[in-house]
Amino acid sequence: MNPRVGHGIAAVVCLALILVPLIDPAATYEQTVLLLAFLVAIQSISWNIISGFAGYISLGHSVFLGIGAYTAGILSTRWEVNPLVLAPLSGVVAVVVALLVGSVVLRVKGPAFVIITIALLLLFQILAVNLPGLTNGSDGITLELPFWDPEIQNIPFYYMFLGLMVLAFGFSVWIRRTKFGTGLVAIREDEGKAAAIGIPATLYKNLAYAASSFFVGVAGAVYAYFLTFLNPLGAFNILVSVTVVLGALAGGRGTLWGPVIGAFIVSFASEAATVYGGGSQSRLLLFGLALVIIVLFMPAGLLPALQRLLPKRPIEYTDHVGAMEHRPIEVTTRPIEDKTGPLLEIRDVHKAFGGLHAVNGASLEIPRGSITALIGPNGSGKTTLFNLITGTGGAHTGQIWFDGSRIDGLAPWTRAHRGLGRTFQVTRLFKSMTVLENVVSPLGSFSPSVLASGAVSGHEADRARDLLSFVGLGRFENERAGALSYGQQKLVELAQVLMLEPRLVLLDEPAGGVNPGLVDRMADVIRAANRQGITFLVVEHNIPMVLDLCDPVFVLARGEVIASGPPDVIRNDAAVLDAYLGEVPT
Ligand SMILES: Nc1ncnc2c1ncn2[C@@H]1O[C@H](COP(=O)(O)OP(=O)(O)OP(=O)(O)O)[C@@H](O)[C@H]1O
Repeated sequence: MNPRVGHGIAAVVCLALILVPLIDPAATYEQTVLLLAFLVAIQSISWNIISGFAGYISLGHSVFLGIGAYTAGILSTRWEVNPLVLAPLSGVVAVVVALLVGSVVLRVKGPAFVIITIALLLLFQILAVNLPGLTNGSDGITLELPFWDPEIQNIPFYYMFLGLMVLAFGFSVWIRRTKFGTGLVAIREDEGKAAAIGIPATLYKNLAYAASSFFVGVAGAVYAYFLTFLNPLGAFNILVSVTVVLGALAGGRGTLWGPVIGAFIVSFASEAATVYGGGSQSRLLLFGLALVIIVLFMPAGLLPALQRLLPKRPIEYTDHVGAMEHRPIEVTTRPIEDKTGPLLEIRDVHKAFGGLHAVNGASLEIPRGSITALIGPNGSGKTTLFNLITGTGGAHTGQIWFDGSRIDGLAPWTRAHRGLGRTFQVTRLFKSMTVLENVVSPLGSFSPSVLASGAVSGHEADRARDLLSFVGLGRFENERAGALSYGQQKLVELAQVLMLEPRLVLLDEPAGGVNPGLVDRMADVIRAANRQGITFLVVEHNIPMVLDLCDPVFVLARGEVIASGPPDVIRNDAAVLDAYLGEVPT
């Protein structure tokens, strides 16, 4: 849909929602149904930041509603202040709890994270029951009545929840448009890859969890005042969490509008089930059925399902790549280094998987400014060594030095910030992003200001376009990366890694599965980037290409370097021939 049409519809709906209480101020029931839908929407929108954008599904997210509610409840009775005054503080307390808890629970993902978030909700419920000195235990806390005329009881709450919903939505839209938002989507799609292109995944996830808690905490304070009574079972209620998740899933997890639309659908359906379906127990049945239907028939949610029905611009499926542009394109802005000595040193590195020694005492040095090859039979440990160099391969022994500093032990994104880039054997582009978004997503360095900067804007977008032209794919910038051919994706991944301003690029089988025309293009691109000062380490099975492109060549067999030297020497090395023929070198 045209974004302008979408914004127009949103403005009309918003205006209608503002007018509802003015048209019939006495319609208390309708106002209550709507304000509770706003409350679910605030939570679904917030949940979407950690679970939709970043892909970490929190099934106990209403814990922050309870934390916000209890913060306001406890402090308003002690300090004798209105709970509304404490609402921002409730949001801050939710953020602090999210940061503390997140630093532990975000170390796991998938089902383990889901279970921990449910446990968290139950943990806070138990705490609320068992800390009677603070929370008044199971008896709960009674708050003061609203200070305004009981005649208009719901109307101020209605506008407060509506306002909070609009603010939470604006916040989520803003996040999605920043580099932080793109980084979260990258983490959702492929966390390992995101880390390898310099996105500090741990920080991003923690910030996303904190960001997803703020408005829920604020809403909790307002909700406590609305209810004027709090108890552990009500405040930390798993059913509220399920409603929130169901809303976002139904509407479209990861989209901007999906959680809002879904929250309204689920809230109204829940109310209808309660009124017409024989009481609140029928809600459980309805939620269970809805969850099954969504998972089976609309896993991406309503909005993405509707979007798929809209007519689409045909995608040009072709393996053709444009000519590399003749205008000089600056692949790197780093000056050519005049230092001497190896850029990368691997010293006696060992990595075992159980009893299998995938890398078995490998040592090698990559000269600055070279295009070095690392070849070897299948299973000889080349990719494993790449993983160890870039920090995604887990624990190992031995040392890895980059530009005179030891880097083993550093996080993958820190290594990327130092100038270490890599591509993968099977391309790992973020397939739901456009080609241009993919190329701008790497972070060559990190500072807090990066978080708020626009995802695809300014100088960076220009540079990304230049790099796409450099690999001959400029005209595909607005296509979804997943729609390109495999060989084209390999070239996009190369443009993406060049965006890091790397000093050393590790290429894992750049010619694997690529047609011969593209192989030549790949070699041209590597040579051109190398002339501008970028060092390459290439793993490749296309031996003619390697021997033509690289010098020196290292040969790995059974995790050890069995030969190294210029291509002509390697070509005639008996041990290398033996290794490739499958015999044990003597
Ligand atoms: N995560 C893992 N768990 C267990 N074994 C692994 C793992 N990763 C790699 N291996 C094993 O380690 C050995 C080296 O694998 P690696 O992928 O590094 O080889 P390679 O030289 O890159 O092979 P290819 O040329 O086929 O890509 C293989 O025997 C492989 O099965």
